[in-house]
Amino acid sequence: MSIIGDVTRLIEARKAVFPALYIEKNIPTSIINKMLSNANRAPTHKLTEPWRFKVIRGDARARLGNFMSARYKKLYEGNGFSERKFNKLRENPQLADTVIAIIMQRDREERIPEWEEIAAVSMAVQNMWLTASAHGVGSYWSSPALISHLGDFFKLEEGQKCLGLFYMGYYEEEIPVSKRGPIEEKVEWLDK
Ligand SMILES: Cc1cc2nc3c(=O)[nH]c(=O)nc-3n(C[C@H](O)[C@H](O)[C@H](O)COP(=O)(O)O)c2cc1C
Repeated sequence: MSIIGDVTRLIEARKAVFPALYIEKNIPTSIINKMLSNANRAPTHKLTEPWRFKVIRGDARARLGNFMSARYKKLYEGNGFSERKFNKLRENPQLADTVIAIIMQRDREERIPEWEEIAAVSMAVQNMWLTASAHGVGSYWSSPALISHLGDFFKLEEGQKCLGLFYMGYYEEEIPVSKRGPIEEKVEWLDK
């Protein structure tokens, strides 16, 4: 298989796999490290390398779930609180083998707009996602409404923003890839 064939196959096979489908099986640290080092190869304007990650494993998963559910309760009790959502926030981190917090570090001198830093972090996440997929590890990017509160849990530094949680776990079920509309409807070629 040519490299382009491999890359296309990898991109086409990538999919979101949710925590409810994860099985109890440890992801080797070597795979997590490969995901992180591939994330680190993402393109970055002015080489600001704005991606930061917190790897949450073991008991830290329960601490994260307890934090998110407690904060959710505090914010929404008597104001649209859902028991189902509360339980999901509490349980999801523990259904995962590993959760990686996706964090953007704004360039200290703000030499480029924030959207470019977010774009670079997103490209780093795609590298992680493809790497996980290549190893048969299920994963997905979660961006709960609580995201702006996660800074309190992670003790974020000046200029850092949490952009979501990357959940990971092995899975056994066959999961079809999701559909996309035709690319032709999204592209205009200008050649005159
Ligand atoms: C920036 C970003 C944030 C996302 N946040 C969520 C989320 O909060 N909840 C969720 O169910 N999926 C989330 N997703 C995953 C999408 O639901 C998923 O990618 C989409 O359904 C397409 O499926 P696929 O990735 O399997 O092709 C997010 C994806 C991206 C890129």
